[in-house]
Amino acid sequence: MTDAPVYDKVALIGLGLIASSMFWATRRAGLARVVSGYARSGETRETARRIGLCHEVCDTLEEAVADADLVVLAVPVGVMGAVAMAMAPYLKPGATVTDVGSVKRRVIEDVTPHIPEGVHFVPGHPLAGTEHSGPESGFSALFENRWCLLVPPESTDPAAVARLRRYWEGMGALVEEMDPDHHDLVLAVTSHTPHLIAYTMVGVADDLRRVTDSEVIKYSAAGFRDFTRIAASDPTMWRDVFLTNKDATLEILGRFTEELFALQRAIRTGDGDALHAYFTRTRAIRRGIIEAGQDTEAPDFGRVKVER
Ligand SMILES: NC(=O)c1ccc[n+]([C@@H]2O[C@H](COP(=O)([O-])OP(=O)(O)OC[C@H]3O[C@@H](n4cnc5c(N)ncnc54)[C@H](O)[C@@H]3O)[C@@H](O)[C@H]2O)c1
Ligand SMILES: O=C(O)C(=O)C[C@]1(C(=O)O)C=C[C@@H](O)C=C1
Repeated sequence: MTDAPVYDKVALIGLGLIASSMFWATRRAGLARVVSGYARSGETRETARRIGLCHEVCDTLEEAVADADLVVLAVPVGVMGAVAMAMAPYLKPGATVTDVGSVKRRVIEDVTPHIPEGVHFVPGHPLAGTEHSGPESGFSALFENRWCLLVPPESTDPAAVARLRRYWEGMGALVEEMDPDHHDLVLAVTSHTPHLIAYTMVGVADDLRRVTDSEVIKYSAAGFRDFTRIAASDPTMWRDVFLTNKDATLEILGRFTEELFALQRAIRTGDGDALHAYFTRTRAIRRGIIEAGQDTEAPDFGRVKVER
């Protein structure tokens, strides 16, 4: 428990992985007196009630956001604008609206026009997730030691940003502010393109499976299994990510394809030196990350000799 709640009432809109994790983390740390929740589908609301997700599960957006000091949009990026428009008339003056979408420029463009005068909009993005989705997939430790990027426009009230920062820190996250375009480019490199590569690789293996029976899956090594985990991520969420972060993803994909062609050529021409030099460079990058202590998830294998 923290000393005092950061917000009196928090409203979570869209009760999936991120919102449900936020509820459990908020409750664990006592960051809000009451958390309301709204989901579009009756089935999701029913599940939420059954598992005790949120202090109150509301059947309408109006009820959920009424009197809320913080409203969190935790729906797929493609519907953020429509949801913001629908809830706008019911927002409390002085409230803060935030979102957790994986793409920032487009969310800002879609949501900002619907934010009433006197309500603060502080877009955000926790860099934490799993391949699971829905109200039963959340857990309170999801954000611990993970970055949460806030991308407030310059004119945003600093007090609203500072309060949201305290909220995320209360859930265990490390918070940093970033420009939205920079955010979208960085995430295209670190998250969006890697997901596309995983989807593609699993698709290729699936095609092959028809040829080799079930061998591809049966003998899959750890690296490929990680690909299948990532490729199991929610199709709606990821469709929206690629449609709304189009330019940055295409830019990174273009560079990726160029490098892939260079490696393909090295393999075809038997250029072992080129392959070795490339892999030496990438290994040094990984080791640099570990030595700088920047990989919060990695075990100490890189730095410490493991006892057998
Ligand atoms: N999954 C991750 O790894 C991850 C990580 C960080 C941020 N995000 C972002 O968080 C947001 C939510 O992702 P999630 O993983 O919690 O998804 P999820 O699929 O688990 O949950 C999304 C919820 O939104 C609901 N929803 C969809 N359309 C709606 C609408 N029009 N009105 C109301 N509710 C609607 C769905 O029914 C579902 O309950 C997305 O914008 C995503 O980009 C996801
Ligand atoms: O760990 C995973 O499964 C994730 O894909 C999480 C992940 C990521 O790419 O790191 C996915 C999307 C987000 O917007 C943030 C985090």
